[in-house]
Amino acid sequence: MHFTKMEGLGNDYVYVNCFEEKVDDPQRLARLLSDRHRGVGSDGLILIGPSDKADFSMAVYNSDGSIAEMCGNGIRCVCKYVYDNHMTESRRISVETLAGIKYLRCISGDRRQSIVTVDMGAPEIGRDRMTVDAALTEKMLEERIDVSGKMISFIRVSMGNPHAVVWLDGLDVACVTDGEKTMSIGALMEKHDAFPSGTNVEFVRVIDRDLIQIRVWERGSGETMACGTGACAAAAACMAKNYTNNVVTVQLGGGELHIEYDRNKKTINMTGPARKVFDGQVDIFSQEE
Ligand SMILES: N[C@H](CCC[C@H](N)C(=O)O)C(=O)O
Repeated sequence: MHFTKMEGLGNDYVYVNCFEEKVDDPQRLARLLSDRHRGVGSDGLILIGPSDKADFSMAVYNSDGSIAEMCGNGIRCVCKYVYDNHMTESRRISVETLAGIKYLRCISGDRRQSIVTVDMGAPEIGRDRMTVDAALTEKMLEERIDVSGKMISFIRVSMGNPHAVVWLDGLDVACVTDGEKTMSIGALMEKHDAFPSGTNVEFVRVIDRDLIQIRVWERGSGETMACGTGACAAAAACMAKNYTNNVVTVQLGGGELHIEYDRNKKTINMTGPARKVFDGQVDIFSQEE
């Protein structure tokens, strides 16, 4: 089976073109190929396929094989992939995902790296799934849960996939790194019963009204160098708390994303890089768990 390794800010996935390949058990394949010692090594697997509602479809599997509704860094790489492989002549494409149809634009690029803007849709904030503007007037946005004896305050945000946004200033950073296992709070929150479908966890430090820094513990993949939906969720939560303006730079371990909230459409636009690493092929029948 042919695949392409791509990454967005170090959030790396194995991409398979399902116009040409057939993948019978994508959840098992994701686990096999994501293994950084016995497989290709990635944060997960992304299948590019046809759609009768959009130009293409994208299916996202975390490194543990679980299904993700959406992937921000991944969908930018899908845009690069289909453009570079002449599967479209347009720099504007639509992609069907489990979080709805997303609209993308390839702004610039060359064989190695492209810059892509994505309309990530409307963030839903808090238990009542409010828009950013409605959340601004809500006094009780935060929720508090007991995480192994520590009371953690967070804001729930959906970008089609679930996120819990935690401000580091209110948190002893030491409990984010617990001995050998970094992001232990993230690992514990990921499967906390406050989140029926699990959750991605963003730890946020607000630098000023134009800049935030985040670390992300991803549902199904653990700590990653970047998370596009996580950056959007963290930015939306900061905007809802009026900690930042509607245009903000999000600094992640792997680099920066430019996030803009469109007040009229009530949607979030994310702009960032997408890079091809290499093409490869793997004999999937010789792989075993
Ligand atoms: N890395 C992805 C997010 C994957 C989300 C996945 N971990 C889940 O929701 O289960 C991104 O750039 O948005």
